[in-house]
Amino acid sequence: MASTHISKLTLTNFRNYTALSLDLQPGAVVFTGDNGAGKTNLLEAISFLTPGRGLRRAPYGDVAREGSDGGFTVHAHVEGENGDAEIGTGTTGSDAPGEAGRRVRINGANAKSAEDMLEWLRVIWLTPAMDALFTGPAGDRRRFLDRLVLAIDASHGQRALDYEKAMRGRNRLLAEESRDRGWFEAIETQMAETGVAIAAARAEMVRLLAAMIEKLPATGPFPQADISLAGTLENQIGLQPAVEIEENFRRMLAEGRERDRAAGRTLEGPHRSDLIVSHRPKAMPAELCSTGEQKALLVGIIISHARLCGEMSGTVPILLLDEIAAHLDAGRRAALFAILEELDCQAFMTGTEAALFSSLRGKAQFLTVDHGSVHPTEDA
Ligand SMILES: Nc1ncnc2c1ncn2[C@@H]1O[C@H](COP(=O)(O)OP(=O)(O)OP(=O)(O)O)[C@@H](O)[C@H]1O
Repeated sequence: MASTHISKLTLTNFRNYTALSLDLQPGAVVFTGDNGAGKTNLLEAISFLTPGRGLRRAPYGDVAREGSDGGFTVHAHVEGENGDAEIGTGTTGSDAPGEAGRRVRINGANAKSAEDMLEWLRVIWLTPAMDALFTGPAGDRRRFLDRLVLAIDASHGQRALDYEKAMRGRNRLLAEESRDRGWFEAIETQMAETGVAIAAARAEMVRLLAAMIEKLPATGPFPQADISLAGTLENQIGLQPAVEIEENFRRMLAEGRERDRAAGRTLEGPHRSDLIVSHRPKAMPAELCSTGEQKALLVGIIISHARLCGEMSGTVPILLLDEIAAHLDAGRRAALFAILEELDCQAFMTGTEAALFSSLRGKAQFLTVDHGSVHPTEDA
């Protein structure tokens, strides 16, 4: 399997970096440094090389360096199967906040949309904030699943935007106490079409991922996880033809108008779906597992997803693993590093102590992060 890597990363006015230029190697790259040094900021910068709001989902105004004019840039030289590419993204101080305010340039030309970056590289991340993925709100798990889909299917982002736009239109009609059947029907037909497409893409991802997870050992550091989807639409996918499901969803929306009007929003649909994960060897829902076990389940899912991406697109994605060593014992860390080596992808990892990554000595690029500057780690 081929892999893509970033060979140069250049930042201006990004978080605590005024100007930074880093030469990077393929394979494992380990950033170490004190708390608050700027390690996660580097991963966040790389996460902007894929559509969306990055791994913190922060407003762009927060990302631009404090004291700058409000704009920032992230630039990468990418080397991969399709050749080399120059990818740049950022905002100017005058841009409106939000996704629309981010510009993307590929090989010197303005990209039509941020999704054009997916032609050159795919980036997947795991952050400490995701430690609460199984115990937190369903929306976080839904977004996680959507990111997994997006890494393989670039059109998923547009589907989600189209659905949300239609749903906002319906919610507006509900709020205005509108009884205009024509308007409702037009919007609900659109919601049914895009909603079923979203649910089908998620259900397909779950199916493919579950098959890939099946290849993980039943016991050991990263055990198989049972993954299933509970959701109004997803559960029907595979049981019924898509046109029937669309028709059912459309009818459900029409019949639910009064109820939704009282609630002030659309109560059912793919925007309410959840991803259910359980620990198969323990026969236990993921949320009841220990912190370290939950982390191992997540890592198992991410590794399987990276393999899946590799098999489907021919290229393994770039992985961002923030504070990955924090909850993993020495056995799990060694197993993870061995799997990353076998996957042969560029994997950026962070931690406060280089010692946590000692089994990568001589194999990984070790860089020390020091409050706005980065240099090779001396004794690595
Ligand atoms: N817009 C900004 N402008 C300047 N500095 C910023 C901005 N946003 C965040 N910072 C600074 O970046 C630093 C945090 O960096 P980061 O989260 O990357 O730390 P870290 O090395 O991952 O730390 P930890 O080990 O604690 O997770 C903080 O000192 C914070 O004040």
